[in-house]
Amino acid sequence: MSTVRPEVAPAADLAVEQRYVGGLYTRLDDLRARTVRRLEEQLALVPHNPQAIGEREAQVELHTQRIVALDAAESGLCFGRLDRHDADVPRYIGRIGLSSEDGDEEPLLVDWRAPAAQPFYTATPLHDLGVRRRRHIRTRGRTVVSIADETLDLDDPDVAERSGLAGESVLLAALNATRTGRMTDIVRTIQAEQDRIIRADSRGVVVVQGGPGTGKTAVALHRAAYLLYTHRERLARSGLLVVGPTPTFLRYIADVLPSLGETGVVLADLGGLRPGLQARASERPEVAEVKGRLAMADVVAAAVRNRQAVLDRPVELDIDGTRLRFTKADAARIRSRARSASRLHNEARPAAARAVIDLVARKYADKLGENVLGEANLLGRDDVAALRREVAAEPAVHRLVDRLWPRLTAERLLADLLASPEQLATASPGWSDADRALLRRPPSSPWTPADVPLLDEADELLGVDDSAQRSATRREEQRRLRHAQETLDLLHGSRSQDSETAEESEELSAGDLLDAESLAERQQAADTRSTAERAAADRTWTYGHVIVDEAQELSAMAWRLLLRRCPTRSMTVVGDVAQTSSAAGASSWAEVLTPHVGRHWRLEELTVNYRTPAEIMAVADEVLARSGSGGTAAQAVRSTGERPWSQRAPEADLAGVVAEAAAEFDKEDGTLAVVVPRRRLDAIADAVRARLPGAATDGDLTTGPVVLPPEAVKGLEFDSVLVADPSGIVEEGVRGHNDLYVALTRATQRLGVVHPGDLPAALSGLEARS
Ligand SMILES: Nc1ncnc2c1ncn2[C@@H]1O[C@H](COP(=O)(O)OP(=O)(O)OP(=O)(O)O)[C@@H](O)[C@H]1O
Repeated sequence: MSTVRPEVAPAADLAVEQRYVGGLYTRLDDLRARTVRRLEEQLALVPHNPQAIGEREAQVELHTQRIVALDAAESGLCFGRLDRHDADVPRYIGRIGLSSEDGDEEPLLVDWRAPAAQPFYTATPLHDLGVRRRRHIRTRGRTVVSIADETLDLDDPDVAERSGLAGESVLLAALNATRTGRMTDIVRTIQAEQDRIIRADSRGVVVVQGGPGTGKTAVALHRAAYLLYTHRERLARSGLLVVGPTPTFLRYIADVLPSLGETGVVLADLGGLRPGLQARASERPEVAEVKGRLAMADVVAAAVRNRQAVLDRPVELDIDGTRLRFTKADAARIRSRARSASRLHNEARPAAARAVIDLVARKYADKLGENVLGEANLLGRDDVAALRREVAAEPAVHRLVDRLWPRLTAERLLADLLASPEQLATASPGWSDADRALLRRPPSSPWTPADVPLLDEADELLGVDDSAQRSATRREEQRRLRHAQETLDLLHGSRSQDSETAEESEELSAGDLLDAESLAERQQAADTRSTAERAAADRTWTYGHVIVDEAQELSAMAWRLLLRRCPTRSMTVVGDVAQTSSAAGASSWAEVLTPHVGRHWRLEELTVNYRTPAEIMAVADEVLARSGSGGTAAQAVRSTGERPWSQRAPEADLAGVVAEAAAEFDKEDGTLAVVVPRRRLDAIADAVRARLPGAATDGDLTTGPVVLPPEAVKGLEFDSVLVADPSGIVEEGVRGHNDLYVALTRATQRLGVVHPGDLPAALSGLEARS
C-alpha cells in the first residue's frame, strides 16, 4: 500500500500549468489591491453619527477579513485540476474561489469547499463522478514545481495497482515531511472518508471515532472551515467554538484555520471556557473524576438551596431599643416567598429582602402597638408604613437579609462549599466520606479545569441580581432620551429662526424624520467587537456549531456545560475511546452521549492511520489489545523500514541513558518528544536539558525537544518519540495502558523506549538494543 509511484506528467504540461497558475496570482493581486483601496476609502471617511460609525466599522471588518483570506490563499493557491468527460475546459481547485473578470461560467478557481470541488476528493475509478483525470499541482511560492496525474479510467492498467488513496504520491510526500511543531492544513490531500465527514450535514451531533493519526483533528478543523463557508451568514452571527484538551494542543492547532482563511473561530480548552478565568491549576485525577460526575449537578444545586434562608437557631434583632425574634419558621416563610419569585438565587434576592422587611415590620408593629387589653393593634396604617420604612433602613435588617439570602457569585459559592466539611456534607447526602474528602480544599485554592463546569452549573442556578444594573440602564436610557430631545429642539429651533424662504422650509430636517426615541437608539454606541470576541467574553453565549476534539476526555459535567453552549445540538465530536486517560472520560460514546442527547447522534469512523508508520503501529496495537479498552486500531498507511527499539537502563542511570538517546534522536531532522511518567518528569527533564540545553517542559513545540508526561502529548505528534519507563506510565495512569498507547502513537518517523525494569510484555515486539 505504501509504494510511492510518481505519476509525473510531461514537462510541457508543467509550462501550461505555470501559465494558468501565474494568471491566478495576477487575479489574486488585483483583487487584493482593490480590497485594500476600498479599505483605505472607508478608513478615510469621517462618520458624523453613531450609525455611520457602526456602518463604517462593519465595512472595515468586511474588507479586513477579505484581505486576511486573500493573504492566506497565497501559499498553495491552486493545487488541483479536474478534467471531465463532458466539459471542454478543465476545472481548477484551490484555497479560495476566483471568478474571471468577464464573468465566465466556469470560475477561474473553485474553492475546495464548494460542491463543484468535491469530486477532487472523492472520485474513484469505480465512481468517477464525471472525472476523467485528476491532477495534483504542487507549487513553491508562485512556481509550479511538480504535477502528478491520476487517470480515473478502469481500462488504465495502472489503476488496478493503486491503493485507493487519492493522490497517493502527493499524500505520502506530505506524510513523510518533517514536522514543525505546528499542525498544517491538509486541503491538498483530504481523503474520501475524511471528505464525507467534513461535508456532513451540520444538523445534529456527529461523532467521529478513529484510532490515532486518522486525521480526526484535521477533519474537525477542515469541517469548521467548510461549515463557515457553507453557512457563512448564520455562523457569522452565532459563532463557532472549537474545544481542545490543553492550551498546548490549542497552540499546536492554532495555525490551521487561519491558513484556510478563517479567523472568526473561538478556540478554548476546558479551563478557558469561563470568560475572565484561566483555570490552569492541576489536581489529582481522582479529584477531577469526582468533580466530573453527573451527581455534582445535584450537589451544586443543594449547595445553592442550603444558602437560602436556612437558620440553625433564632436571631435576636434590636430595632431602636425594641427586641424582636426572628425564628426558623420565619426563615422558612421567607424561603418560600423568595423561591416563588424566581428560580434563580440572585434574582430572587430582592423578593427575599422585601419579605424580610415585611415580616420584621409586622413584628415591630405588633410589639409597639400591643394593646394590653388584648384588643386590636393601636397603630394605624400610616404608622405601620412609617415603621416599615424605619425597618428597611435598619443596618441590622440588612445584615439579616445578607445572612438569609447572600448575594452569591459562582466562585464564592463553590469556594465556600469545597472549603466547608459541613456544607459539603449537607449538599451531598448519600455520598461516601472518601469522595467528600477528595472534594475538600483550602478556601483560596486556585481553580482547576474540572472546576469550570461546576462554576458554570452554579451560574445557571444563581443568575444575577441585576436590579442595580437595570436601574442604571434605565437612568442611562432616560439621559439619552433627554439629550436626543435637546438635539431635536436645537435643530428645530435653528430652522424656525433661519428658514426665511418657503423653499427652505420645505426641506426635511432631522426632526421631521426622527423622534427623540429613535434618535436616542441610534446614539447607542455600536458594539464593534467581532462575533468571536463577543462570544468568548459571554458565558451565556450559544454557538451555532461546537466542535469538540479529544472528546473522550470530557466528564459528564463538562458535557453539560458544552451542551448549554449549543442548544441546537449542531456539534461535531471527535475522539478515540481507546485513548481516554482521565478517569472521568468516556469508555463508550453511547454511555457519554445518551444522557444528554438520547439517541440523536450518529457515528462516523475513520480507519486509516496517516501518522504512525506500520512498524510502530505493530507494537502499539499489541498495547491496545491488552488495554481492554475495546478500541480498534487504524491501518497504517506507510512504513519507514525503521524498527522501533527498546533499551534497558539501570534505575540509577535511567535519566542519563534517556538523555543520551534523546541527543541521538535530536541529530535527526524534525521534532522530538521524550514522554515520561509524571513522577520522573523533573529528574529526566534536568538530565535531558543538561545534554540538550534547548529542551523544554512546557508546551511550545516549535523551539526544540520537549519532555512531557503522557497526558500533555495528547493530540500532538513528533518526528521522533522517546518513551521512558513504560511500566511507570502504565502504573501511574488511571487508564495507564491507554496513556502508553497514546505515547507510542505520537511518532511520525521513529520510536525508542528506555526501560529501567522488565519491559512490559506488550512491548516485546520492539527490537532490543544494548
Ligand atoms: N488526508 C491527509 N493528508 C495529509 N495529511 C493528513 C491527512 N490526514 C491526516 N493527515 C496528517 O496525519 C497526522 C494525524 O492527524 P490528526 O492529528 O488529525 O489525527 P488524530 O486522529 O486527531 O490523531 P490522535 O487521535 O492521535 O490525536 C497529521 O499530521 C495530519 O496532518
